[in-house]
Amino acid sequence: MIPRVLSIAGSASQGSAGIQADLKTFEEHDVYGMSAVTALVANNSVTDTGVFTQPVGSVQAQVHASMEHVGADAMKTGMLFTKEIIEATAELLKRYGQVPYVLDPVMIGKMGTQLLKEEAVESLKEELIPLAEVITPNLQEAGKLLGRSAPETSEEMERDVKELHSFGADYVLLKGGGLSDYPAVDLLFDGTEVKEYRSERIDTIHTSGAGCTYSASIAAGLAKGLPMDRAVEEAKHFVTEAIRHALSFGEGIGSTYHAAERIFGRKK
Ligand SMILES: Nc1ncnc2c1ncn2[C@@H]1O[C@H](COP(=O)(O)OP(=O)(O)O)[C@@H](O)[C@H]1O
Ligand SMILES: Cc1ncc(COP(=O)(O)OP(=O)(O)O)c(N)n1
Repeated sequence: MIPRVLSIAGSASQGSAGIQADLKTFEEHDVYGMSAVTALVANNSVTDTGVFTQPVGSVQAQVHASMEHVGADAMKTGMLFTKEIIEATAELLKRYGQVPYVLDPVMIGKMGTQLLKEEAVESLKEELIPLAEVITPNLQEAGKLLGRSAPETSEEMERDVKELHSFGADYVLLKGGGLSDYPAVDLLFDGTEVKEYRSERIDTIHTSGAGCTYSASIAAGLAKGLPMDRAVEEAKHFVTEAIRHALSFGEGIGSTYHAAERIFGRKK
């Protein structure tokens, strides 16, 4: 049977991030994608013009509909926005989530829009992170979760990836995309060993959706039965090509190109 992945996340109307990035990425990995939309974000390459939250009952109904009729081999969460949606998601994961769960702790988009309410950060830490196979914070999100400023060096990244592991996820993948003076290096920690995933830094501002694309690719790999280190390795190639061939729509931050690896292949 084709592997199935459910994403519980926000819709990003521009098509680069959120549910749109997830479903495009799932399709590129030959897995069957399903969605439960938590909020609708009206956005373009310059600004987000509105955030419209779904009621908790809507999120629950969407998840029940997919899980009771299709089922899933992996799950992923992205923008959850409110404490109430986080609490409901934790219940849904306990009921249906006996499969790898990838938690992208989406907090603030590259346009500066709040995608997780301030008062919901503690619920994310206490109720969802312990259920996750892997969490995929960027630098700012790592700082926020740890209650201090974002890591600014590779040494601080290594310190933070280890501390984040104590929150209860099996793996922490700390993304170093924000360290612009370094190559694009991400650190995966399993509680014992820190593994590094490295690519060259591509000279572009068009990275909208990179984080969502990366975590969706990891979820697809896990749904196919890959072990974590291989799922991350494959996803790192996938997101690197998506950034290399990013689409500079509009006048601001353009979109990662989810089909890039299929169309252009991997740069040797
Ligand atoms: N300019 C870049 N060149 C190559 N890889 C990048 C670049 N910017 C980010 N990445 C990579 O893209 C992935 C997503 O990271 P990041 O942009 O930090 O996440 P987010 O979108 O959540 O802020 C990571 O693998 C990161 O290393
Ligand atoms: C609806 C929605 N969800 C998540 C994000 C964040 O996406 P991410 O890939 O982490 O980064 P940017 O898209 O902000 O570059 C989002 N923007 N919208």
